[in-house]
Amino acid sequence: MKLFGTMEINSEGHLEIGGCDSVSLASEYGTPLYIVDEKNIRNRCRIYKESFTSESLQTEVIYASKAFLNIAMCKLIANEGLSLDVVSGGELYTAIKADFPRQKIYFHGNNKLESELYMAVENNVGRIIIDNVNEFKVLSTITKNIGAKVEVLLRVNPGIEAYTHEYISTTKSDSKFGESIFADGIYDFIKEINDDPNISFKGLHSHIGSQIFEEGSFLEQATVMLKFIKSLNNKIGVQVNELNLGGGFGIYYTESDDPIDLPSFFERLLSEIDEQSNLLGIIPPKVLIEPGRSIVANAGTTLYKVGSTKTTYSGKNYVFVDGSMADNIRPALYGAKHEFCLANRMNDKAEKDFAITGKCCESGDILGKSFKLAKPNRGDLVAVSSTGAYNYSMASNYNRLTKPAVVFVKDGKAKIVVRRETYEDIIKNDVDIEG
Ligand SMILES: Cc1ncc(COP(=O)(O)O)c(C=O)c1O
Ligand SMILES: N[C@@H](CCCC[NH3+])C(=O)O
Repeated sequence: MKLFGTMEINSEGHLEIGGCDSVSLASEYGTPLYIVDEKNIRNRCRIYKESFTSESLQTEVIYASKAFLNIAMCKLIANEGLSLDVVSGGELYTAIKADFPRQKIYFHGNNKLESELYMAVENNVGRIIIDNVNEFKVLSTITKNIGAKVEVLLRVNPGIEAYTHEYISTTKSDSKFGESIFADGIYDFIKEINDDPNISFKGLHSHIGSQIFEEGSFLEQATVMLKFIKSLNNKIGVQVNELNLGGGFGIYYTESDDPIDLPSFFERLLSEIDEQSNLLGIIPPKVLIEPGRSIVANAGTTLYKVGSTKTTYSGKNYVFVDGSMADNIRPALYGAKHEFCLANRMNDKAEKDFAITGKCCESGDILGKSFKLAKPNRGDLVAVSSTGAYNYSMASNYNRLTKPAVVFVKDGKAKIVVRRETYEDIIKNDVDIEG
C-alpha cells in the first residue's frame, strides 16, 4: 500500500499516521474509524493556493465540500484561506455553524429548493451558481420579494467528454448539470440574467467530471469556455468577469492512476488562458477552480477490524471486516479500487489474494475484490488508503449500521471531529406508534 503524507511504519511494524499508532487509535476510538491526516490536507491546500496563481490573472481556489465536510473541516479550510463550494442546505448549514466567511461560499446544485435559495440569499453567500432557466426565475422572484441583491454565476455545459466513470462525468450532451452552451436560447437566457435588477451576473461555471487525469480535457474546457465568453461579448455585449472551471483533478488510488502534476499544469493552464484571452480580444476573466477529492482523498485512511475469514468451496478467500459499503460505497457504486494493508502487521509478507468485504447483506458489499495480504487473523486491523473523499460524506446507515467516528491526527495527537454514531442515534427519528 502506498503511504501518503505523514504515514509511516513504526518500530513495532504498525501503520502510523500523523505520529499516531493505528493500533492505539483502534483501541482508543474503536473501529471502523476514519483517520484523517491533518498535515496532508493542509499541505494540499497550500499546493493549490501557491500554484494556482499568475501574475496577470486573478485566481481563487474553492474547496468542494461534498468530498468531506464537517465543522472541523470548514474551520481548517477557512484557516488555510480557501473558499467553500456547498451544494445543499445541509452543507450550507454546516458552513454557517462553523462561521465560515459567507462571502467565500459558492452555492451550487441542479435543483436548489426554494428554502435553500432563501437560506443562501438571507445569509448573503458570495455566489449562487444558477443551474437552469427555471431556477433563475425562482431566484429572481425571491430576490425581488425580499429586495435582496445577489451575485451569480451560470453553470454551463461545454460538451467536453472527459474520460472517467460514466456516473462522475458531468458534461456529456445529455448531462443533468447546467445549460448547454449550444442550446437554442442560451444567449437570450444570459441576457435575461444580466438584465435582472436584483441579480448581478458575474460569470460562468463549468465542471467536466471527477477523477480526471488528462490535462488536455481541462485545456479544451478552458478554450471552449473562452470562445463562448467572446461570443457572449460579441452577440449580446455581456461581460464575463469570472470563469469557474470546477474541480475533477484525479488522484492516486492504485498503481494504474497517474495524477497530473498540478503546479506545472496550472502554470500552463493559466498562461494559456491569458494568451488565448489576448488573442480573442477579451478581458481575461478571473479564474476559479473547485477541487474536492484531490485535497482530501489521500489524507484519509479507514481502519477496520477483521472478524471471520473464509475460503469458499471454489477456493475464493474472503476476509470480513467490521465496516462495509455503508462507510465506503465507491467500490460498489463505481467499481472503484483502493489499496489495503494489515495495519498491525505492516512488515508481514503478503501471500495470497483476499476479497475484502463488509458486513452488509449484499453480495456487492465489496471493499476490495482481490488484494494480496498476509493471511489475516481475527482481530487484525485492515487499513484502506485514500478514503478521505466521498467516503464519510457518502456514508449511509444501510442495515442500520452506525456511521464511524472521524479522527484528525497531527504531531502524535488525535482529536475526534465527528463522534461515532450510537444505536440511539439510529432510532432517534423513529416515531414509536401504538400497536
Ligand atoms: C460542481 C462541482 N465542483 C467541484 C466538484 C469536485 O470534484 P472533485 O472532487 O473531483 O475535485 C464536483 C464533483 O464532481 C462538482 O460537481
Ligand atoms: N462521489 C464521486 C464523485 C462525484 C463527485 C461530485 N460531483 C466519487 O466518489 O468518486
